[in-house]
Amino acid sequence: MSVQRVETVVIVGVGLIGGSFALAAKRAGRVGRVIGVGRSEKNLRRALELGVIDEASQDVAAACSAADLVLVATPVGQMARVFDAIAPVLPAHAIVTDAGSTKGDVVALMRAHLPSHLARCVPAHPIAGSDLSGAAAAQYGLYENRKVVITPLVETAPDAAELVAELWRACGANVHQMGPDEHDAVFATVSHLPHLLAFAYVGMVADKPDAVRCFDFAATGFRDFTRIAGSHPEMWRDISLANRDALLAELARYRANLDALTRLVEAGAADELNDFFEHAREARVAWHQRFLRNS
Ligand SMILES: NC(=O)c1ccc[n+]([C@@H]2O[C@H](COP(=O)([O-])OP(=O)(O)OC[C@H]3O[C@@H](n4cnc5c(N)ncnc54)[C@H](O)[C@@H]3O)[C@@H](O)[C@H]2O)c1
Ligand SMILES: O=C(O)C(=O)C[C@]1(C(=O)O)C=C[C@@H](O)C=C1
Repeated sequence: MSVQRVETVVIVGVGLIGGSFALAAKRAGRVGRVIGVGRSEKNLRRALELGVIDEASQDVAAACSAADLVLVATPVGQMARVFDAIAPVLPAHAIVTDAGSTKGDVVALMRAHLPSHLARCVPAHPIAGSDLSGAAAAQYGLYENRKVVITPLVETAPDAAELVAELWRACGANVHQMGPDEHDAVFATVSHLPHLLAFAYVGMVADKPDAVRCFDFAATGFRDFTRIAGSHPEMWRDISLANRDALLAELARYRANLDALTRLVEAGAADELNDFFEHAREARVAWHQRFLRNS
């Protein structure tokens, strides 16, 4: 099924995620003009220079009053105030979607702040990104062969969900549907927990008295384990708060596994240590093969 062109798209938060969507959707010929809304004038100027957006605005309500589709791609902690600001001005037909990394909170915020617009609300999450941020990090191919998870509300009109899905497909992505709770549990395990671990580990190294010496000798293993500790602190603060319960459960599970590993090292249990590493290695190798096949 081919999708119609969306004439006016407003991207609220023109960073890595919103900017990459704008670039890919424009290249696919699926959108007319893109208005970028942001809180940083410098970032909006850069987005204009790079052709990520066609127009810039710092007035979210004014920009959205003429929107056919609004993509909110700010940190999730900003979404309440964005939904609140646009609620009185949204055209009745305008679709509101988002790119937030958590979905239970976004669904609740849509219900609280856009109660008369729920048929046009399509919560979504592209499973692609990086540790870079801002409009300058936006790239055309970010969503090629990546997944996007949509968590429609019961009120979401099928045509609105399908239009958002089609736009993401036009950006190269494969679209999946989940409930918000399942989404948040899965991503607590495979995205949110590893980010917290990377932040905790690098912070621990940085606080050691011999940190400079340690960093001097850190190499590719350190680099591969810690890349994501370079990610945007505000984004990860907001995700940690929004997905608190699922994340606390995963932290507890991880701590128990770390305790088990500690006991094996303390006991000098060579065979058990080997089994422990072999179990994880097999799972990682199998996952990586699947990931490469699908990329
Ligand atoms: N980075 C990733 O890997 C990734 C992947 C998938 C989803 N996400 C989600 O996408 C969203 C955006 O992440 P990103 O990586 O593009 O971040 P980013 O920092 O690159 O971009 C966010 C932009 O939003 C702007 N902004 C913040 N508050 C605003 C407000 N109130 N009004 C207007 N603009 C505002 C910021 O100035 C910034 O330009 C987040 O919700 C994040 O959880 C991120
Ligand atoms: O590649 C990265 O740096 C990412 O952190 C991307 C990543 C992930 O954990 O895989 C981060 C947050 C998201 O919401 C989706 C994708």
